[in-house]
Amino acid sequence: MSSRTTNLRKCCKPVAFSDSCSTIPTSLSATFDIYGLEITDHNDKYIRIAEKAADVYIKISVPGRYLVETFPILRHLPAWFPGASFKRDAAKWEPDVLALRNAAFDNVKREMAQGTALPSIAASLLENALQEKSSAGTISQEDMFRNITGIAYLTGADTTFSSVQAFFLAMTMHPDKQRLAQAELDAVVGPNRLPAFSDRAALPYVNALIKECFRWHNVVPLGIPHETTADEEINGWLIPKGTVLIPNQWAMARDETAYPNPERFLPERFLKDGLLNPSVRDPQKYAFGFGRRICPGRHFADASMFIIVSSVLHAFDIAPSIDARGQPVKLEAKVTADLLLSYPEPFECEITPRSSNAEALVRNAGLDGSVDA
Ligand code: HEM
Repeated sequence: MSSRTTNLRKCCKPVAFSDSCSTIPTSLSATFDIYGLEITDHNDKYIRIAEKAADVYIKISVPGRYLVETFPILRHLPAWFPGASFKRDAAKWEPDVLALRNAAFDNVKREMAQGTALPSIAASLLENALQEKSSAGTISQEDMFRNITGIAYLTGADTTFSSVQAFFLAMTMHPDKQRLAQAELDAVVGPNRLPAFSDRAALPYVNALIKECFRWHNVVPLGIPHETTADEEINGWLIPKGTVLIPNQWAMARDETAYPNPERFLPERFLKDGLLNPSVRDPQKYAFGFGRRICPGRHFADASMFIIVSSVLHAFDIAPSIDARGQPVKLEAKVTADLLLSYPEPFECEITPRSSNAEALVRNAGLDGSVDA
Protein backbone atom coordinates (compact mmCIF):
# COMPACT_ATOMS: atom_id res chain seq x y z
CA MET A 1 0.00 0.00 0.00
CA SER A 2 2.92 2.37 -0.47
CA SER A 3 3.53 4.74 -3.34
CA ARG A 4 4.33 1.67 -5.44
CA THR A 5 0.65 0.91 -5.65
CA THR A 6 0.18 4.05 -7.67
CA ASN A 7 2.37 2.83 -10.51
CA LEU A 8 -0.20 0.49 -11.90
CA ARG A 9 -3.08 2.70 -10.92
CA LYS A 10 -1.73 5.65 -12.87
CA CYS A 11 -0.60 3.68 -15.86
CA CYS A 12 -3.48 1.38 -16.68
CA LYS A 13 -5.98 2.78 -19.10
CA PRO A 14 -9.12 0.66 -18.92
CA VAL A 15 -10.95 1.18 -22.17
CA ALA A 16 -14.56 0.24 -21.51
CA PHE A 17 -14.50 0.79 -17.76
CA SER A 18 -14.99 4.28 -16.42
CA ASP A 19 -13.64 3.30 -12.98
CA SER A 20 -9.94 3.46 -12.10
CA CYS A 21 -8.25 0.13 -12.78
CA SER A 22 -7.20 0.01 -9.13
CA THR A 23 -10.72 -1.07 -8.29
CA ILE A 24 -10.15 -4.37 -10.06
CA PRO A 25 -7.80 -6.13 -7.68
CA THR A 26 -9.19 -4.31 -4.65
CA SER A 27 -12.81 -5.22 -5.11
CA LEU A 28 -12.06 -8.80 -6.04
CA SER A 29 -9.95 -9.31 -2.96
CA ALA A 30 -12.21 -7.34 -0.63
CA THR A 31 -13.53 -10.40 1.14
CA PHE A 32 -10.13 -11.26 2.60
CA ASP A 33 -9.06 -7.68 3.14
CA ILE A 34 -7.30 -7.01 6.42
CA TYR A 35 -9.37 -3.97 7.42
CA GLY A 36 -12.15 -3.91 4.80
CA LEU A 37 -10.95 -0.50 3.61
CA GLU A 38 -12.26 0.80 0.31
CA ILE A 39 -9.31 2.83 -0.96
CA THR A 40 -10.17 4.95 -3.97
CA ASP A 41 -7.72 7.84 -3.71
CA HIS A 42 -3.94 7.86 -3.39
CA ASN A 43 -4.23 10.66 -0.84
CA ASP A 44 -6.33 8.45 1.39
CA LYS A 45 -5.31 8.89 5.01
CA TYR A 46 -4.70 5.15 5.48
CA ILE A 47 -2.37 5.05 2.47
CA ARG A 48 -0.35 7.93 3.93
CA ILE A 49 -0.16 6.17 7.31
CA ALA A 50 0.96 2.91 5.64
CA GLU A 51 3.59 4.74 3.57
CA LYS A 52 5.12 6.39 6.62
CA ALA A 53 5.29 3.10 8.52
CA ALA A 54 6.71 1.31 5.45
CA ASP A 55 9.47 3.95 5.29
CA VAL A 56 10.40 3.16 8.90
CA TYR A 57 10.38 -0.56 8.11
CA ILE A 58 12.70 -0.08 5.13
CA LYS A 59 15.09 2.09 7.18
CA ILE A 60 15.41 -0.38 10.04
CA SER A 61 15.66 -3.41 7.74
CA VAL A 62 19.14 -2.44 6.49
CA PRO A 63 21.46 -5.00 8.14
CA GLY A 64 24.16 -3.46 10.30
CA ARG A 65 22.53 -0.05 10.46
CA TYR A 66 22.81 -0.06 14.25
CA LEU A 67 25.77 -1.34 16.29
CA VAL A 68 23.30 -2.74 18.83
CA GLU A 69 22.50 -5.54 16.34
CA THR A 70 26.06 -6.83 16.71
CA PHE A 71 26.51 -5.90 20.38
CA PRO A 72 23.10 -6.34 22.06
CA ILE A 73 24.60 -5.15 25.37
CA LEU A 74 24.38 -1.61 23.93
CA ARG A 75 20.60 -1.74 24.46
CA HIS A 76 21.26 -0.66 28.04
CA LEU A 77 22.77 2.68 26.94
CA PRO A 78 20.73 5.78 27.75
CA ALA A 79 19.18 7.44 24.68
CA TRP A 80 21.46 10.53 24.88
CA PHE A 81 24.66 8.43 24.79
CA PRO A 82 26.78 8.41 21.56
CA GLY A 83 26.04 5.14 19.73
CA ALA A 84 22.48 4.97 21.05
CA SER A 85 20.90 6.53 17.96
CA PHE A 86 18.69 3.41 17.69
CA LYS A 87 16.85 4.60 20.80
CA ARG A 88 16.43 8.14 19.49
CA ASP A 89 15.25 6.86 16.10
CA ALA A 90 12.83 4.45 17.77
CA ALA A 91 11.30 7.30 19.78
CA LYS A 92 11.05 9.47 16.66
CA TRP A 93 9.37 6.76 14.57
CA GLU A 94 7.13 5.26 17.25
CA PRO A 95 4.09 7.49 16.43
CA ASP A 96 4.22 6.41 12.74
CA VAL A 97 4.30 2.73 13.66
CA LEU A 98 1.54 3.10 16.25
CA ALA A 99 -0.62 4.97 13.73
CA LEU A 100 -0.35 1.99 11.37
CA ARG A 101 -1.26 -0.38 14.19
CA ASN A 102 -4.21 1.63 15.46
CA ALA A 103 -5.86 3.95 12.91
CA ALA A 104 -7.43 1.37 10.57
CA PHE A 105 -8.21 -0.99 13.43
CA ASP A 106 -10.04 1.78 15.33
CA ASN A 107 -12.00 2.45 12.14
CA VAL A 108 -13.10 -1.22 11.98
CA LYS A 109 -14.30 -1.04 15.60
CA ARG A 110 -16.17 2.18 14.89
CA GLU A 111 -17.83 0.74 11.78
CA MET A 112 -18.72 -2.49 13.57
CA ALA A 113 -20.47 -0.47 16.25
CA GLN A 114 -22.41 1.38 13.52
CA GLY A 115 -23.12 -1.87 11.64
CA THR A 116 -21.33 -0.60 8.51
CA ALA A 117 -18.09 -2.65 8.65
CA LEU A 118 -17.15 -4.52 5.47
CA PRO A 119 -15.95 -8.14 5.82
CA SER A 120 -12.30 -8.13 6.96
CA ILE A 121 -9.79 -10.06 9.00
CA ALA A 122 -9.90 -7.47 11.80
CA ALA A 123 -13.70 -7.66 11.95
CA SER A 124 -13.64 -11.49 11.96
CA LEU A 125 -11.10 -11.60 14.78
CA LEU A 126 -13.19 -9.24 16.90
CA GLU A 127 -16.47 -10.97 16.06
CA ASN A 128 -15.13 -14.46 16.83
CA ALA A 129 -13.69 -13.27 20.12
CA LEU A 130 -17.01 -11.74 21.12
CA GLN A 131 -18.91 -14.90 20.16
CA GLU A 132 -16.53 -17.15 22.09
CA LYS A 133 -16.99 -14.92 25.13
CA SER A 134 -13.76 -16.39 26.52
CA SER A 135 -11.33 -13.58 27.15
CA ALA A 136 -13.22 -11.62 24.51
CA GLY A 137 -12.65 -7.92 24.47
CA THR A 138 -9.86 -8.03 27.00
CA ILE A 139 -7.12 -5.47 26.45
CA SER A 140 -4.43 -8.09 25.84
CA GLN A 141 -6.46 -9.92 23.23
CA GLU A 142 -7.34 -6.74 21.42
CA ASP A 143 -3.66 -5.74 21.54
CA MET A 144 -2.80 -9.05 19.92
CA PHE A 145 -5.36 -8.46 17.14
CA ARG A 146 -3.96 -4.98 16.55
CA ASN A 147 -0.44 -6.40 16.28
CA ILE A 148 -1.49 -9.23 13.95
CA THR A 149 -3.43 -7.03 11.55
CA GLY A 150 -0.84 -4.20 11.69
CA ILE A 151 2.09 -6.47 10.80
CA ALA A 152 0.05 -8.29 8.14
CA TYR A 153 -0.84 -4.95 6.54
CA LEU A 154 2.76 -3.70 6.66
CA THR A 155 4.44 -6.85 5.38
CA GLY A 156 1.70 -8.27 3.19
CA ALA A 157 0.36 -5.39 1.12
CA ASP A 158 3.42 -4.23 -0.83
CA THR A 159 4.82 -7.73 -1.32
CA THR A 160 1.57 -9.11 -2.69
CA PHE A 161 1.07 -6.01 -4.79
CA SER A 162 4.53 -6.37 -6.33
CA SER A 163 3.59 -9.93 -7.40
CA VAL A 164 0.27 -8.69 -8.80
CA GLN A 165 2.11 -5.99 -10.76
CA ALA A 166 4.44 -8.67 -12.16
CA PHE A 167 1.39 -10.69 -13.19
CA PHE A 168 -0.07 -7.72 -15.11
CA LEU A 169 3.32 -7.08 -16.74
CA ALA A 170 3.69 -10.74 -17.75
CA MET A 171 0.17 -10.84 -19.19
CA THR A 172 0.74 -7.61 -21.12
CA MET A 173 3.95 -9.03 -22.60
CA HIS A 174 2.68 -12.57 -23.22
CA PRO A 175 -0.86 -12.60 -24.65
CA ASP A 176 -0.41 -16.26 -25.71
CA LYS A 177 -0.01 -17.36 -22.06
CA GLN A 178 -2.98 -15.23 -21.12
CA ARG A 179 -5.16 -16.94 -23.74
CA LEU A 180 -4.15 -20.41 -22.49
CA ALA A 181 -5.15 -19.52 -18.93
CA GLN A 182 -8.41 -17.97 -20.11
CA ALA A 183 -9.27 -21.08 -22.15
CA GLU A 184 -8.76 -23.21 -19.04
CA LEU A 185 -10.90 -20.86 -16.93
CA ASP A 186 -13.65 -20.84 -19.57
CA ALA A 187 -13.73 -24.64 -19.59
CA VAL A 188 -13.65 -25.12 -15.81
CA VAL A 189 -15.51 -22.09 -14.42
CA GLY A 190 -17.83 -21.22 -17.31
CA PRO A 191 -19.42 -17.86 -18.14
CA ASN A 192 -21.88 -17.50 -15.25
CA ARG A 193 -19.66 -16.95 -12.24
CA LEU A 194 -16.21 -15.83 -11.13
CA PRO A 195 -13.60 -18.42 -10.12
CA ALA A 196 -13.68 -19.70 -6.54
CA PHE A 197 -10.99 -21.26 -4.33
CA SER A 198 -12.68 -24.63 -4.84
CA ASP A 199 -11.81 -24.45 -8.59
CA ARG A 200 -8.10 -24.30 -7.93
CA ALA A 201 -7.27 -28.01 -8.17
CA ALA A 202 -8.90 -28.16 -11.60
CA LEU A 203 -6.78 -25.29 -12.98
CA PRO A 204 -3.22 -26.60 -13.52
CA TYR A 205 -2.28 -23.96 -16.11
CA VAL A 206 -3.43 -21.10 -13.87
CA ASN A 207 -1.47 -22.64 -10.97
CA ALA A 208 1.62 -22.96 -13.19
CA LEU A 209 1.21 -19.33 -14.26
CA ILE A 210 1.12 -18.20 -10.60
CA LYS A 211 4.28 -20.20 -9.83
CA GLU A 212 5.96 -18.59 -12.83
CA CYS A 213 4.94 -15.12 -11.57
CA PHE A 214 6.60 -15.86 -8.19
CA ARG A 215 9.74 -17.14 -10.00
CA TRP A 216 10.00 -14.59 -12.83
CA HIS A 217 9.71 -11.61 -10.50
CA ASN A 218 11.45 -12.01 -7.17
CA VAL A 219 9.82 -9.64 -4.67
CA VAL A 220 12.62 -9.92 -2.08
CA PRO A 221 15.63 -10.68 -4.33
CA LEU A 222 18.22 -10.95 -1.56
CA GLY A 223 15.85 -12.29 1.08
CA ILE A 224 16.28 -11.32 4.70
CA PRO A 225 19.66 -11.98 6.38
CA HIS A 226 19.76 -14.80 8.92
CA GLU A 227 22.44 -15.66 11.50
CA THR A 228 23.53 -19.27 12.08
CA THR A 229 22.96 -20.46 15.65
CA ALA A 230 25.46 -23.35 15.40
CA ASP A 231 28.44 -24.45 13.27
CA GLU A 232 27.21 -25.93 9.98
CA GLU A 233 29.03 -27.89 7.29
CA ILE A 234 27.71 -27.76 3.74
CA ASN A 235 29.51 -29.45 0.82
CA GLY A 236 32.73 -29.47 2.84
CA TRP A 237 32.51 -25.77 3.77
CA LEU A 238 32.36 -24.83 7.44
CA ILE A 239 29.90 -22.06 8.21
CA PRO A 240 30.73 -21.02 11.77
CA LYS A 241 28.09 -20.17 14.36
CA GLY A 242 27.18 -16.48 14.19
CA THR A 243 27.70 -16.14 10.41
CA VAL A 244 25.25 -13.79 8.70
CA LEU A 245 23.81 -15.50 5.61
CA ILE A 246 22.21 -13.52 2.79
CA PRO A 247 19.96 -15.84 0.74
CA ASN A 248 20.25 -14.89 -2.93
CA GLN A 249 16.67 -15.71 -3.88
CA TRP A 250 17.11 -14.00 -7.24
CA ALA A 251 19.87 -16.49 -8.19
CA MET A 252 17.73 -19.43 -7.05
CA ALA A 253 14.99 -18.24 -9.42
CA ARG A 254 17.46 -17.80 -12.30
CA ASP A 255 19.25 -21.15 -11.83
CA GLU A 256 19.47 -22.61 -15.35
CA THR A 257 19.78 -26.16 -14.06
CA ALA A 258 16.33 -25.86 -12.45
CA TYR A 259 14.80 -23.49 -15.01
CA PRO A 260 16.11 -23.61 -18.60
CA ASN A 261 15.84 -20.16 -20.29
CA PRO A 262 15.24 -18.53 -16.91
CA GLU A 263 14.61 -15.04 -18.33
CA ARG A 264 11.61 -16.27 -20.31
CA PHE A 265 8.10 -16.27 -18.84
CA LEU A 266 7.11 -19.91 -19.31
CA PRO A 267 4.33 -21.30 -17.07
CA GLU A 268 4.68 -24.57 -19.02
CA ARG A 269 7.98 -25.29 -17.23
CA PHE A 270 5.91 -26.35 -14.19
CA LEU A 271 3.69 -28.75 -16.15
CA LYS A 272 4.06 -32.31 -17.38
CA ASP A 273 1.30 -34.04 -19.35
CA GLY A 274 -1.04 -31.16 -18.49
CA LEU A 275 -0.56 -31.49 -14.72
CA LEU A 276 1.73 -29.70 -12.24
CA ASN A 277 5.12 -31.41 -12.25
CA PRO A 278 6.27 -31.87 -8.63
CA SER A 279 9.87 -32.49 -9.70
CA VAL A 280 10.34 -28.87 -10.83
CA ARG A 281 11.75 -26.63 -8.08
CA ASP A 282 8.79 -24.79 -6.56
CA PRO A 283 9.47 -21.01 -6.28
CA GLN A 284 7.48 -20.98 -3.07
CA LYS A 285 10.36 -22.93 -1.50
CA TYR A 286 12.56 -19.79 -1.62
CA ALA A 287 10.42 -16.76 -2.51
CA PHE A 288 9.08 -16.59 1.05
CA GLY A 289 12.33 -17.01 2.97
CA PHE A 290 13.63 -19.79 5.16
CA GLY A 291 13.70 -21.42 8.58
CA ARG A 292 11.64 -20.46 11.57
CA ARG A 293 11.33 -16.87 10.35
CA ILE A 294 9.87 -17.96 7.00
CA CYS A 295 7.05 -15.69 5.82
CA PRO A 296 3.99 -16.57 7.94
CA GLY A 297 1.77 -14.95 5.29
CA ARG A 298 2.88 -17.20 2.44
CA HIS A 299 -0.35 -19.22 2.25
CA PHE A 300 -2.36 -16.01 2.46
CA ALA A 301 -0.23 -14.48 -0.33
CA ASP A 302 -0.59 -17.57 -2.50
CA ALA A 303 -4.37 -17.66 -1.98
CA SER A 304 -4.60 -13.92 -2.75
CA MET A 305 -2.62 -14.42 -5.95
CA PHE A 306 -4.86 -17.29 -7.00
CA ILE A 307 -8.13 -15.42 -6.54
CA ILE A 308 -6.78 -12.21 -8.11
CA VAL A 309 -5.08 -13.90 -11.09
CA SER A 310 -7.95 -16.27 -11.85
CA SER A 311 -10.68 -13.62 -11.40
CA VAL A 312 -8.87 -10.98 -13.46
CA LEU A 313 -8.11 -13.39 -16.32
CA HIS A 314 -11.64 -14.77 -16.28
CA ALA A 315 -13.18 -11.33 -16.61
CA PHE A 316 -10.61 -9.14 -18.39
CA ASP A 317 -8.20 -8.96 -21.30
CA ILE A 318 -4.88 -7.31 -20.52
CA ALA A 319 -3.08 -5.77 -23.50
CA PRO A 320 -0.26 -3.33 -24.27
CA SER A 321 -1.35 0.28 -24.59
CA ILE A 322 -1.37 1.81 -28.07
CA ASP A 323 1.16 4.51 -28.98
CA ALA A 324 0.60 7.69 -31.03
CA ARG A 325 1.19 5.77 -34.29
CA GLY A 326 -1.50 3.22 -33.36
CA GLN A 327 1.08 0.52 -32.55
CA PRO A 328 1.13 -1.60 -29.34
CA VAL A 329 3.83 -0.28 -26.98
CA LYS A 330 6.67 -2.82 -26.62
CA LEU A 331 7.43 -3.55 -22.97
CA GLU A 332 10.59 -4.81 -21.29
CA ALA A 333 10.63 -6.58 -17.94
CA LYS A 334 12.50 -4.00 -15.83
CA VAL A 335 12.47 -3.92 -12.05
CA THR A 336 13.34 -1.26 -9.50
CA ALA A 337 16.69 -1.35 -7.72
CA ASP A 338 15.32 -1.04 -4.18
CA LEU A 339 17.46 -2.72 -1.55
CA LEU A 340 14.73 -4.70 0.19
CA LEU A 341 11.67 -5.07 -2.03
CA SER A 342 11.68 -5.17 -5.82
CA TYR A 343 8.84 -3.93 -8.02
CA PRO A 344 8.29 -3.95 -11.77
CA GLU A 345 9.05 -0.48 -13.10
CA PRO A 346 5.94 1.53 -14.01
CA PHE A 347 4.40 0.39 -17.29
CA GLU A 348 1.25 0.96 -19.27
CA CYS A 349 -1.40 -1.59 -20.12
CA GLU A 350 -5.02 -1.62 -21.13
CA ILE A 351 -7.57 -3.66 -19.23
CA THR A 352 -10.94 -4.35 -20.82
CA PRO A 353 -13.81 -6.66 -19.84
CA ARG A 354 -13.89 -9.81 -21.99
CA SER A 355 -17.66 -9.39 -22.44
CA SER A 356 -20.60 -7.46 -20.98
CA ASN A 357 -21.44 -10.62 -19.04
CA ALA A 358 -17.93 -10.65 -17.53
CA GLU A 359 -18.26 -6.98 -16.62
CA ALA A 360 -21.56 -7.68 -14.83
CA LEU A 361 -19.95 -10.55 -12.89
CA VAL A 362 -17.27 -8.18 -11.57
CA ARG A 363 -19.64 -5.34 -10.80
CA ASN A 364 -21.83 -7.70 -8.74
CA ALA A 365 -18.93 -9.60 -7.12
CA GLY A 366 -19.03 -9.95 -3.36
CA LEU A 367 -21.84 -7.42 -2.93
CA ASP A 368 -23.42 -9.78 -0.44
CA GLY A 369 -20.04 -10.20 1.31
CA SER A 370 -20.02 -13.90 0.43
CA VAL A 371 -16.74 -15.82 0.53
CA ASP A 372 -16.05 -19.15 -1.07
CA ALA A 373 -14.02 -21.27 1.34
C1 HEM B 1 4.03 -12.28 -2.54
C2 HEM B 1 3.88 -11.96 -1.28
C3 HEM B 1 4.94 -12.13 -0.21
C4 HEM B 1 6.28 -12.40 -0.33
C5 HEM B 1 7.10 -12.62 -1.61
C6 HEM B 1 6.82 -12.44 1.02
C7 HEM B 1 8.14 -12.70 1.31
C8 HEM B 1 8.66 -12.70 2.59
C9 HEM B 1 10.05 -12.95 2.92
C10 HEM B 1 11.14 -13.29 1.90
C11 HEM B 1 10.18 -12.84 4.25
C12 HEM B 1 11.47 -13.02 5.05
C13 HEM B 1 11.55 -14.47 5.61
C14 HEM B 1 12.90 -14.78 6.18
O1 HEM B 1 13.29 -14.15 7.18
O2 HEM B 1 13.60 -15.63 5.62
C15 HEM B 1 8.88 -12.48 4.80
C16 HEM B 1 8.63 -12.26 6.14
C17 HEM B 1 7.38 -11.93 6.64
N1 HEM B 1 6.19 -11.89 5.94
FE1 HEM B 1 5.97 -12.15 3.95
N2 HEM B 1 5.80 -12.20 1.91
C18 HEM B 1 4.63 -12.01 1.21
C19 HEM B 1 3.37 -11.77 1.72
C20 HEM B 1 3.08 -11.69 3.06
C21 HEM B 1 1.75 -11.54 3.60
C22 HEM B 1 0.46 -11.49 2.76
C23 HEM B 1 1.88 -11.44 4.97
C24 HEM B 1 0.82 -11.31 6.03
C25 HEM B 1 -0.46 -11.49 5.84
C26 HEM B 1 3.29 -11.53 5.27
C27 HEM B 1 3.84 -11.45 6.53
C28 HEM B 1 5.18 -11.57 6.83
C29 HEM B 1 5.76 -11.37 8.16
C30 HEM B 1 4.99 -10.99 9.43
C31 HEM B 1 7.13 -11.60 8.05
C32 HEM B 1 8.19 -11.52 9.16
C33 HEM B 1 8.37 -12.90 9.79
C34 HEM B 1 9.44 -12.92 10.86
O3 HEM B 1 10.37 -12.11 10.80
O4 HEM B 1 9.36 -13.76 11.77
N3 HEM B 1 3.98 -11.68 4.09
N4 HEM B 1 7.97 -12.43 3.77
